[in-house]
Amino acid sequence: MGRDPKIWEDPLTFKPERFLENGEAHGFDMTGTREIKMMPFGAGRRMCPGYGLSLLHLEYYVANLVWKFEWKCVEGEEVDLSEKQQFITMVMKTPFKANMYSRKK
Ligand code: HEM
Repeated sequence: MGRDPKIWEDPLTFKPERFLENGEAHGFDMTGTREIKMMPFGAGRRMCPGYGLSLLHLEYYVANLVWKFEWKCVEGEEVDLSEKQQFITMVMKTPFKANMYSRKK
């Protein structure tokens, strides 16, 4: 469903801006109450009860990593977002290697 071009424009491209205001997925309902476009936490009565807590923590965690550190690709490496299947999960085909620099001067 998350990869269906009938549901998502250009589904395999990494476009987080689609969730911003004026993006195709702005205001999208993750709980599946109004619509189901992807369901990372399941949907319906058995949906993950930890989803609010998880989103809160993920936003806090990612925001702080970007706020506190400058991220640079290791020299000679490139960011490759392609994936491969490993057992039952999808992982990065080429693991992302980055150097983090504290923004504190
Ligand atoms: C990014 C983090 C998480 C993801 C992606 C996730 C995803 C899921 C999914 C897909 C299900 C199955 C829903 C279904 O059967 O329809 C589930 C169930 C469940 N999750 Fe999570 N979850 C996350 C974090 C958490 C956390 C932090 C907690 C607890 C604090 C939690 C507690 C549970 C429980 C208890 C169930 C079983 C619900 C039931 O069967 O009634 N999850 N989760």
